[in-house]
Amino acid sequence: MQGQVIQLLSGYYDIAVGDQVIRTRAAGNLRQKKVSPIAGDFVEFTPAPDNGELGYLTRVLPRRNALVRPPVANVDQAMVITAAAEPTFATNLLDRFLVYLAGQRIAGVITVTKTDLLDDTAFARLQAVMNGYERIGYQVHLPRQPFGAADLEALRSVLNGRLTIFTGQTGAGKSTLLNHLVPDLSLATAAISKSLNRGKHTTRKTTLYRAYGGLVADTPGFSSLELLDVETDALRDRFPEFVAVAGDCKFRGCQHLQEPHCAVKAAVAAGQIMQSRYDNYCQFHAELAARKPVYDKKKR
Ligand SMILES: Nc1nc2c(ncn2[C@@H]2O[C@H](COP(=O)(O)OP(=O)(O)OP(=O)(O)O)[C@@H](O)[C@H]2O)c(=O)[nH]1
Ligand SMILES: [Zn+2]
Repeated sequence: MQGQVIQLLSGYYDIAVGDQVIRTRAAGNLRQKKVSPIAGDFVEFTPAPDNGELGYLTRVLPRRNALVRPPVANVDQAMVITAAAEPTFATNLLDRFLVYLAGQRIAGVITVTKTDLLDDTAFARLQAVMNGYERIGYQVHLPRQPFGAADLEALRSVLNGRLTIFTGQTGAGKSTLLNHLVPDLSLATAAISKSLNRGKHTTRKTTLYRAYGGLVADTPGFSSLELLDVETDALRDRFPEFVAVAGDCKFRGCQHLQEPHCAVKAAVAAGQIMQSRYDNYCQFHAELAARKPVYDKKKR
């Protein structure tokens, strides 16, 4: 049988199959292969025999992606929680998150919080910026807070059929939004923490919760330190709107920096590519170039 690991507890693997959750243990040969299943893994398992023993997880299927912190595999999308204010909105940090997600092949769903802190002028300005991200192809949610029922409905429908992580800058409002969207989640998390306190040797890893037809990871994502995890020359591939026009650059391998007849720079000049995206690209490129020796050492 096949299913998806939603929780790891002291050597047990809880596997979701349809509406059921089946507890298994790792088969002996799986341990020899040194494959450690993590939450989100699609796996094969032998169901429990009738004698009350547990079934065995026998094989981890190939992963589409795997995050280290939190340890989750096969993530479909990340809600990139972005504050409209407090902390001040900056495309620089948003673009860093999007660069990271593109590398992991995780769709970014930009979700703006704290819009109640903006006056109408500032809100309209932010809307214009977000229209730009929509044109690139990102899904954007920019509700005028406080949330209306329709806003919550739209956000919840994003979860359907997907494995979603919540990420964003510290203080952006991840926990607040998550609790709002999935009220059961905080309850479930509290219940698990309480039951685990009884067993001393219990280690708790990431748990996935079912919510609105999908799975949600309970731990928020990575730190901004590890967001630029890309080789300098490959950074351009993480800007989809650059890739879309780069075929028209004069030079193959154009980095869209000093090269003449660059289609990306032309698109920026024509207002088709956001100036802020291009500026952030140049800044990230410079940052990566400056730390290149470290990367080279790591590769060898
Ligand atoms: N005005 C306003 N404040 C908000 C909103 N959402 C969250 N906050 C406040 O912003 C602060 C941070 O919110 P959290 O939900 O803890 O943010 P977080 O992203 O989970 O923060 P970390 O746990 O540090 O990663 C809290 O004081 C919240 O009350 C919002 O929509 N409007
Ligand atoms: Zn170019």
